[in-house]
Amino acid sequence: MLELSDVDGFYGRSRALQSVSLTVGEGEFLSVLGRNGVGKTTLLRTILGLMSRCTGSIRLDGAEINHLATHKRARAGLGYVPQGRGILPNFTVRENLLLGTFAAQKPARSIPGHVFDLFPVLKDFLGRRGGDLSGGQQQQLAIARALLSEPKILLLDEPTEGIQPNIVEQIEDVLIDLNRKHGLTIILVEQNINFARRASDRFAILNRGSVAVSDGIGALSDDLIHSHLVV
Ligand SMILES: Nc1ncnc2c1ncn2[C@@H]1O[C@H](COP(=O)(O)OP(=O)(O)OP(=O)(O)O)[C@@H](O)[C@H]1O
Repeated sequence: MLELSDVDGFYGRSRALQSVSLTVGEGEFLSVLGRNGVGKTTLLRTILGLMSRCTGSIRLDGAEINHLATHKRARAGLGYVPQGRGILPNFTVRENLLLGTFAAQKPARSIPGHVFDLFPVLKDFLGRRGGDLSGGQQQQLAIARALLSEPKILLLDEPTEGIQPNIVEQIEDVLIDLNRKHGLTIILVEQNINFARRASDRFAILNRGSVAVSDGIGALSDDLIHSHLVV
């Protein structure tokens, strides 16, 4: 479904992603792991077309998308939940959600109700400013907003970072359900190894901008964790 071949991503002249080749199949859950600064966020930004330059090939359902602008990649089916959530603090929850629908192939005039089944709290807070929600509620809003673009693949950057444990569990359960019950393909950047193990089919460990190891999640051994992930 998504195929990266020999992809390099640049910040100006600095090559932050080097010769990355990765495949994510339809309905798969891939966790991207690695220490701070190894290029996990850069990988997601590269897939989304948010880098100043990117070489190599990125194919979505067989079609090359590496020449496409970010908004066209969103229309083609890539949904993004960025690190830090990217909520517009002065917009209401309703307005933040409506923004997500603009990226869908057929923009909705109202907010489809299924997101409130996943995150009921958002329904109660529709008129509240996004910036007045708790961190966990903002993360739920960011995921709901991305889902309203009707993505084929959801890319999430550390969605459980800095969130209180009971909401972390809810978010993890929703993502696992979206993948297993609804067949949504997910690429997750995560430091939380337990969540990655519980949710993923496969993992890729990055090191200095390259893929160091990529395998089925059952192969994520304690040795690998110690040599590539533990600080
Ligand atoms: N806007 C930028 N301009 C220049 N270099 C950048 C920029 N953003 C990140 N980098 C560099 O690119 C490399 C990869 O950074 P990236 O944020 O992708 O790592 P990461 O694995 O997501 O880290 P973290 O776990 O801390 O979020 C780092 O060396 C970083 O300093």
